[in-house]
Amino acid sequence: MATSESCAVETKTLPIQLPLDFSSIQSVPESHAWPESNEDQVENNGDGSLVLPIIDLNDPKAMELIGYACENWGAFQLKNHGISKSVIEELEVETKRLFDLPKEQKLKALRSRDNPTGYGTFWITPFFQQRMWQEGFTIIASAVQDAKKIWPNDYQRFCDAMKKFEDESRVLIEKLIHLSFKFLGISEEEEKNWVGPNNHAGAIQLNSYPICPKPENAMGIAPHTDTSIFTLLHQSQSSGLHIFKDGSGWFTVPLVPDTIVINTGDVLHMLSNARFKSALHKVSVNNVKHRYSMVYFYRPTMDQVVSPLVPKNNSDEEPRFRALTFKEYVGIKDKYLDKALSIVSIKED
Ligand SMILES: C=C1C[C@]23C[C@@]1(O)CC[C@H]2[C@@]12CCC[C@@](C)(C(=O)O1)[C@H]2[C@@H]3C(=O)O
Ligand SMILES: O=C(O)CCC(=O)C(=O)O
Ligand SMILES: [Fe+2]
Repeated sequence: MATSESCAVETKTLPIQLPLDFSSIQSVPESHAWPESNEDQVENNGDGSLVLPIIDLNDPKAMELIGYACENWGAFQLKNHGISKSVIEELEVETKRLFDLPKEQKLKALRSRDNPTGYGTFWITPFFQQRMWQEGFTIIASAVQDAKKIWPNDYQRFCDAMKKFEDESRVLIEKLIHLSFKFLGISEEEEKNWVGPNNHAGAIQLNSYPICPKPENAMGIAPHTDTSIFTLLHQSQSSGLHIFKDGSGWFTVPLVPDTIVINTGDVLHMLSNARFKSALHKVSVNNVKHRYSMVYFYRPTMDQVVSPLVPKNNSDEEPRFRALTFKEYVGIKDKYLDKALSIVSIKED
């Protein structure tokens, strides 16, 4: 996260913070002002010479295209991904229904330090001095408990929409794991340890980025990498996601109909022995259209041991990360955020 806008502090010392009441806000308060946030927001893809890959999952070369995108970008947009239009539509309706509620109703499901699910600001918020122009809702395992707090008599349709999104996302991500592991030369025997009901934990993150009166001074979400194996993302109503490409800079991910965005996370970076990037990404906001995003994280279970899988097939290559449980890695990320990957890397003499 070595960008000028990054201002991560080392430990999470601040108390839990509430999202702003965006319904009444007329200007960007001091607490949410990022003076230099958009200075390096160069549209590198402006001349069309280099763009984030758009891959068709039905392409006979899908495996190579996905492998190439993961190596060079840590992200791509995917067509013919198999997530039904009706599932995306319901997901959008329910996400908007949630965020359109009055603040007091959303606060009934407020997250806490001990309970990471429900309504609130991003988990990474305390690492930054400035606040982000966002409100979110996190679902782990089931939405029922939190949705019931918000809609005691009308939570089922929200939960059904989330469940369908999770089910279809999981199927897609397991296909992507299959293709990317094959690309890396990881055996099907090994692949079995990373897919299936007992070998993963899913999480959904719904994000709302309200219209901002001075977007050039605000930040939707600060640059970060996800902790996942793969992350699947649908951006709704407006673009705003930017991916950092080493040596080139920030690229805007355009809204392309019928595609979803896939990015690789820290765990796949470690499993691939750093062959695949863990995509650094951020979100900008705008003064025209309220933006939403719906995100599914495919992660290992807490007791799974994460270590590079590639050297097992290639004795010339040294492992670049030490083996550790996912729980230990989450603990390190929780404390050191963007430094977590370098903390678990094996330093060369
Ligand atoms: C399952 C999870 C991944 C996540 C932390 C969390 O427990 C719930 C929210 C996720 C999210 C979404 C926004 C970016 C991110 C870094 C954050 O602050 O919260 C991710 C976390 C992650 O990938 O580690
Ligand atoms: O809203 C987006 O496009 C990205 C959100 C994100 O990075 C996340 O939830 O991890
Ligand atoms: Fe993210």
